[in-house]
Amino acid sequence: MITTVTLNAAIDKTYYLPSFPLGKVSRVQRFNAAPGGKGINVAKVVAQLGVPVTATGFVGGMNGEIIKQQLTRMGIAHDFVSVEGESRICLNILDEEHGTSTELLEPGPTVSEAALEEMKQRIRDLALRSQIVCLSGSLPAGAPKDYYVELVQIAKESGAYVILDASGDALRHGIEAKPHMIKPNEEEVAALLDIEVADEEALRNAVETLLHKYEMERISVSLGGAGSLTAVKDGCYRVTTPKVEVVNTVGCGDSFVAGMAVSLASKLSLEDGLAMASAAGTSNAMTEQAGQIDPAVFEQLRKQVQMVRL
Ligand SMILES: Nc1ncnc2c1ncn2[C@@H]1O[C@H](COP(=O)(O)OP(=O)(O)OP(=O)(O)O)[C@@H](O)[C@H]1O
Ligand SMILES: O=P(O)(O)OC[C@@]1(O)O[C@H](CO)[C@@H](O)[C@@H]1O
Repeated sequence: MITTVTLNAAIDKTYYLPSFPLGKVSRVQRFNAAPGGKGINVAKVVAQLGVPVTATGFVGGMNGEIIKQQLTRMGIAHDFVSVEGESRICLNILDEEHGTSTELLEPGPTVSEAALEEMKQRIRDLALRSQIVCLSGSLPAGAPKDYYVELVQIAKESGAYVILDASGDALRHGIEAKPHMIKPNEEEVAALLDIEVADEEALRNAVETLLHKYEMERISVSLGGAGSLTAVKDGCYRVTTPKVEVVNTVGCGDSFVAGMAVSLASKLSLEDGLAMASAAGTSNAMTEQAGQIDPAVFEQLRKQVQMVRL
């Protein structure tokens, strides 16, 4: 089983507008809403790839109830810790004329000390039954900056392979607990080492430095439409993705993580894992909702992914 952890779960709303003029009234003709937040997106894609998954995290209020109901309807097992307050709405406004995506992310509820403790126990229990634990997304208000350190340690002690996909301070602290894998973007790598990353060679050096410094097994730096760079102990892989018609790129990173988690749970080779992760990310870019792939497109893309060992 794979467990995904979303400490700041959300309802992801996407508005499709012919154009999005600032300071004007726009009537929204077409939109969709789905349970989201990074870990929940990972869970949705893992489920679409046919591997058992349980989604945990904090949820609150009516939005929390909707998140749970919708996951149940999708056939995704969940085991959330309920908190006071209302789970957030994350709004993505797609402006078709300019091809832009504007995201507005609410802060979400403040979690109590008791809820933070309950979550540790929940993760301990789930990790004991999981091959992989994916910890994804921002920390909620109320959580200490180093909360991921404790969660990574707990999941590792329970014997799970731990993937951490976070940014800023949450990632900076979280890697101190040496997760098995992280999936930063280029900016996050630069921020972690407090350097400028001028080109791909500099990126590769930076990623290898991080891998050794924090004794990680795998770092995949996702590069949007340009693909990804993955470092493991004995080498580096540069993966490029085919050119596709992009609809919505929100959730591509989560889909990439889902593909990687499924490949690890299925004990696939690194090369097959990279193809699976990339194809999941690209397939997500071609669909309207975050954390959604088309299985037929995914299978086709998987065969088209190109990679070179550096
Ligand atoms: N425009 C695109 N065209 C093709 N594939 C894409 C595109 N954008 C993303 N992908 C695929 O998805 C993977 C992850 O994407 P990206 O680098 O955008 O993640 P991210 O920034 O973490 O996204 P998010 O935080 O929204 O989940 C890429 O490595 C690539 O395989
Ligand atoms: O605020 P966080 O937790 O960092 O990110 C939240 C979020 O932007 O990430 C997902 C895309 O990766 C969206 O589903 C969601 O709204």
